[in-house]
Amino acid sequence: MDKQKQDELKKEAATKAAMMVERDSVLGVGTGSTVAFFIDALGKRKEEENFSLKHIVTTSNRSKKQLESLGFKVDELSDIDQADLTVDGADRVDNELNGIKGGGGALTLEKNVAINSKKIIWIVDESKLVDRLGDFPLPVEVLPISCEQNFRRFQEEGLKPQWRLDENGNRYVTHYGNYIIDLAIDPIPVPHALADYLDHTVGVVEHGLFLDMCDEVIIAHSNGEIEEKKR
Ligand SMILES: O=C[C@H](O)[C@H](O)[C@H](O)COP(=O)(O)O
Repeated sequence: MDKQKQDELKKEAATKAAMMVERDSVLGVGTGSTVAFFIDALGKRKEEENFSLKHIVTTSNRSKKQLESLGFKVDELSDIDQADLTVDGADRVDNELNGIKGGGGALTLEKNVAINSKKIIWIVDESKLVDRLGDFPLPVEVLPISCEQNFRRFQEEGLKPQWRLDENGNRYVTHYGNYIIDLAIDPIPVPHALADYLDHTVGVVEHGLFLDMCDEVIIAHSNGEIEEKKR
């Protein structure tokens, strides 16, 4: 699929999700190119329907800036108890609505907002769908203090680690000053077992396996269908 077509599909899924946001609710907003279309669509609703929200929390400075440029006030996660709904993108989604996220490096804040949301909707184009998770490097955010040890252990475990680099070839630094190690495992044999291993690895801040969290995925297909897949 070419980029232009993929962007059209992302926009369709994003626009559909924007119409599902309830007025005066507490909204969590994710990160990424699909979410950027979602924020645009929210801005349109604000302009055309005088649409307002009680609180908005978001998962990156990129999304925050875009929301603020459209006149939305953005709160911190600590200012709210729970979001009524969080809308986010995903890098890969399987048939059970489990996913890989963090391609844009925002996984830690994304998981924290997700876990504090009553409902989670992901917006994707059909290219993100997979039968088994994999086909996309799994991001693992690690503390700089023990990142070399983490990297070597991942190598020994056969998890095929690679440092994520920025555009200058330096190690990519996250919002929280950490590094990202991408694990090139494809497919991931047992995602829950890997998530459990990473959850219990000292030095790992967060990882991009988002399992049993998402309630609904809005999928834009290239045949024009907008599918709503629910857990
Ligand atoms: O860290 C980034 C997020 O997990 C994104 O939601 C994910 O990478 C999907 O991004 P995009 O919509 O640009 O494909």
